[in-house]
Amino acid sequence: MHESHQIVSITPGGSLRGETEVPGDKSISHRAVMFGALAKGTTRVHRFLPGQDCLSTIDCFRKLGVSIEMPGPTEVLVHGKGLKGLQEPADILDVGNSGTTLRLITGILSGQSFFSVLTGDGSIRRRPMARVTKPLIEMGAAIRGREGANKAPLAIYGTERPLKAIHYQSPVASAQVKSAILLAGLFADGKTRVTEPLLSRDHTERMLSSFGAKLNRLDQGLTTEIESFPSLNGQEIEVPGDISSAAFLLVAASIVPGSELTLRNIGINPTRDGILDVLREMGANLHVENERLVAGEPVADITVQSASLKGTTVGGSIIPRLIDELPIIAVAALFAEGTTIIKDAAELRVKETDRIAVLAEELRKLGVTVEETPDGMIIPGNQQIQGGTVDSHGDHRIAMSLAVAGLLAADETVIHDAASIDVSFPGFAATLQSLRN
Ligand SMILES: O=C(O)C1=C[C@@H](OP(=O)(O)O)[C@@H](O)[C@H](O)C1
Ligand SMILES: C=C(OP(=O)(O)O)C(=O)O
Repeated sequence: MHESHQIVSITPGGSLRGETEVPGDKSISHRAVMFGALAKGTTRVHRFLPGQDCLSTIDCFRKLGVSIEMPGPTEVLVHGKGLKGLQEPADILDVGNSGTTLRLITGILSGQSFFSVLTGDGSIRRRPMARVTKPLIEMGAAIRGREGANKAPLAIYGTERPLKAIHYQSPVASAQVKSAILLAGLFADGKTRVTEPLLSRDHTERMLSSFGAKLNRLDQGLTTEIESFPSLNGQEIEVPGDISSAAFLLVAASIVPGSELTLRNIGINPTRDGILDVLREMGANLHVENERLVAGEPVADITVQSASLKGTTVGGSIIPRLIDELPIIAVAALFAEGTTIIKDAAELRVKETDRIAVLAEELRKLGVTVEETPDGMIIPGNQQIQGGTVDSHGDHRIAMSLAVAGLLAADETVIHDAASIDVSFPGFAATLQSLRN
């Protein structure tokens, strides 16, 4: 295997054995910087994910006047400015490839008195933003953008008055939407509420509470209420390993015969661990041990041994619990006995790429059959991958999914545009290589 800036090539053969950690959780790393910036005092973040997306968050908050140090590659010190301490940026804020940065920061900036402009890369400028700008405008934010504030660049005019507290019924189960509204709610004139149709990841709720925000979670967590203008205080945050990154190794070890891997310190927040349920349902050999709570997030060590998998159906309320893992689940399905159906996952079409179309297109180039549906895929099992040349379309999760598929190909698999892997899992190719025998 060889990793250059743009190309990863995978030579099939061997098994995966050993023990490793994976980089820190992306969702939690973003939030640690954002909430640290809004708190009084210093927030220390350990095992921060130094991936491109989280570095974009740091860059944006530095431009908003926050001093952020990185004393080590995964150690971050955020010198918070307090709820009212952000400053008007002298330039456009560039979120790069990060939807989480753009949507959450739009919530925060809606409550400021100054002007700001947000943009990002080509992929970000195609992603739908009305899902956050519409409710934020309802709260009194002045936001303009392309296609009626649905596409970045977005300009946020700022307001001297507090925002209007609303109860927003979100049509989509999205932690980014929920978080943007809760963050705007910090700057509102009363209690802001968000209700979502299905439970999405709850890192914002957990971490904001630990900073001192007053949150109430109702209807089994589907509704969250936040009080405005709390006093937030800097925290010490230990970021768990990202289960979305671990997922690539869990699937790789499950499908490559003779493998056994132990992944230490992985976040298993119940709003994120749908991949474990699906792999178990498919017959994977997983052991979750040493469960503990670290900085308000459940963490464990996971051991996986290869197993013969069987096809399954993935849909309904589990989808938000594994939304970013669906591409790698589709790869696992190729090697399972029987057909796998992924449904209720139309959200995949508005991620970094249209992950349904792109994955189906690229997997076909490797010689397999995958049927696209409007909201998912139908994947026949027991397929033989040929190998060949594929393209990630600049999407980190597609790049890593194709790399894992290549482990069981007949020939070499070459993945172009693979630098995107650094968005969420810097060192992925080296980690995979170090585990191969
Ligand atoms: O809040 C977050 O940190 C994220 C939420 C999810 O997006 P949606 O909120 O759009 O579902 C997920 O796909 C993304 O990788 C990270
Ligand atoms: C969808 C993702 O991230 P974001 O929305 O933050 O770009 C992802 O990491 O798979």
